Amino acid sequence: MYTIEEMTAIRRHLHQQPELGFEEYKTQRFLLDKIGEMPGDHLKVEKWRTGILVFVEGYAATQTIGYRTDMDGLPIQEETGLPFSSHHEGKMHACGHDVHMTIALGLLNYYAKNQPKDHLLFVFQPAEEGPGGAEPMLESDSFKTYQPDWMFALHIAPNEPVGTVTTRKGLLFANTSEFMVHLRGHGGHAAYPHLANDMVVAASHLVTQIQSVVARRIDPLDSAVITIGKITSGTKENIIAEKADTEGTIRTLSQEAMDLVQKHVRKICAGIAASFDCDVDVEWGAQYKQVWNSEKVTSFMSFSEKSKDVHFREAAMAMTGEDFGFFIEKIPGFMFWLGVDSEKGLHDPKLTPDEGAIPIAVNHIIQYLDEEMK
Ligand SMILES: CC(=O)N[C@@H](CCC[C@H](N)C(=O)O)C(=O)O
Repeated sequence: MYTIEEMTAIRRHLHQQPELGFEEYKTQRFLLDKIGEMPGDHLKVEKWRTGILVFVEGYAATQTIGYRTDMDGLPIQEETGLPFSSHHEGKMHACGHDVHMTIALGLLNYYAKNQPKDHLLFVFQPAEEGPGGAEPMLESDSFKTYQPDWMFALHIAPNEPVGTVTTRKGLLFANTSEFMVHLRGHGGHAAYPHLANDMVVAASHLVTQIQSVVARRIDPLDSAVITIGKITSGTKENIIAEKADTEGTIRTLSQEAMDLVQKHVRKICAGIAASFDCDVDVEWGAQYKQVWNSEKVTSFMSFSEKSKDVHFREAAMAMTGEDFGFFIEKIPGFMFWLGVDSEKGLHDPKLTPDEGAIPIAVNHIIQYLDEEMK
């Protein structure tokens, strides 16, 4: 078992070198080096793009259990002021994947030294934040070779105290759909708006109108979110912008609601094109399947409820997305939240997860797997 100091050093090293989806080269190298230091007698290690699969052979296996961590960081400039802040300008592990990877390495290190009864598959998956590594990984021959019988994963919960574990049966995380809208008019002089076609004004109307979809098209007893996270337009205060590009994400609790929201986004874009006499093109990006915890979660919930080492609470549904949903659409499994007690939340430049959660998670998962492998 890694010591707390070793796990802290691993987490801090990973924290300093965040990489975006499918660019996790240094991360992969570091993880492979760490895995290379472990006894390798019952391990099979395989690279998949910028990810890694590690099969741990059980000594009397009747099942294969999968454990997945994500690997990528986000395009955020860190503002924590921590001495081990990101070395990569404009990139940060602001969603806790550094903590997730450390926990996975801690578990793998334990099972490399203590051969498990059943087979284990450690899935180090790239590109969770986008464009999505889970779906192509699941379809890969490498993954199919070791196909687990069931799988699980965790996500840090900044709003929960350290030592807390939460999850629920059924829907845990939402369906997601990235969308990009490209508006094209024509530019001109700020003093002659009637001779130009201003895409800053068109994009502003688009953003405002899109908010009405949730307010006026979704059953108030259902739920949906549309967030436009990025708008790019214009060059200078006195030049009318000829183009605007927006990037957003839709979150819903069902595929039906997603289809409905997408239909109305398309209609609003067509309306903007007509009323502003411009070209409006909608491009759909990554679409993640909801995270639907299978019956398998019940054994984890009852184990956690009885545990003296963690405090278990039933989770509420969340509008976060997770491409782990692709895995557990095909393979029974579940996700759970791990309390890390950070004043600032996920995707915040000041997120500071408490590292004390790392050994708690490693110990809890080992104890749970011991039960499941009896
Ligand atoms: C846990 C978490 O924060 N996940 C991300 C997943 C992103 C999905 C995709 N890039 C999108 O924006 O729709 C999240 O933002 O919830």
